[in-house]
Amino acid sequence: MGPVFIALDFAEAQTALAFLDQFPDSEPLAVKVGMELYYAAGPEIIQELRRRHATIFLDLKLCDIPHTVEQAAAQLAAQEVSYLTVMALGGGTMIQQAKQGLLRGSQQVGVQPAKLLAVTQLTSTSESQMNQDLQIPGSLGASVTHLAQLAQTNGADGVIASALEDPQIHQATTDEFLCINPGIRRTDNTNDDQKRVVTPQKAAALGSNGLVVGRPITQASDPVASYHEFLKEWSAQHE
Ligand SMILES: O=c1ccn([C@@H]2O[C@H](COP(=O)(O)O)[C@@H](O)[C@H]2O)c(=O)[nH]1
Repeated sequence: MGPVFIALDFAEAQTALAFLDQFPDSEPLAVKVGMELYYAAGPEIIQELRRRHATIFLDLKLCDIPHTVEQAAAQLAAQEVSYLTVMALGGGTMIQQAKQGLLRGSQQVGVQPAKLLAVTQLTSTSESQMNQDLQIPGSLGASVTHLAQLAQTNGADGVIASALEDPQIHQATTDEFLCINPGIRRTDNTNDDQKRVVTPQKAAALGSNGLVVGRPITQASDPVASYHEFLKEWSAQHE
């Protein structure tokens, strides 16, 4: 069964760590650090999360010219995270160089390289937005599948997509290629700005390799209980 990453979308390290303090030390946590927390707290937050033995997903969605992304990935490799994201829309060469940077940087400091995940179409994007705003014609599913194949061909270990697209991604890629899914909501949660939303149980049935959940846990009145509800629904399908 894959991880349920808690998206630590907080404005300060102190708030993120106080949030984590609510969980028992014995609970193995997988956490996602995104732009908000990383830009506020810097690499020190990663060190602190490693000290707490969390599995760390650094979601910086790198997207720039291939050389810049390669150099950035080489720098980030030293932080010894388990997963790192790039935007698939940056193109095949950029993904390939991100992977090279990760491998080079990891080798230089003697750590295990992070798995490289390519974000396909953001889960906050609908098909009509993709067609109109991004001027990408056709179905959203076809675009996601194309980007997943592009990502795999160029060395990514998996993609970020809505779980709705997992069956077609798995069909178009090899068995070990990962589908990690944000846009996860239980039936009583609000969707917020997410458009392609799936419950934990349905995500598992669709072949998800891991979930990302933020606000339904971080903004819940009882975050620990909310996290356990997500875990329960996610694991029920795996039994
Ligand atoms: O397509 C994507 C890519 C990344 N995300 C990130 O996941 C979390 C989801 O948070 P919620 O509060 O559960 O909506 C957030 O950090 C996003 O940056 C995504 O939602 N969709």
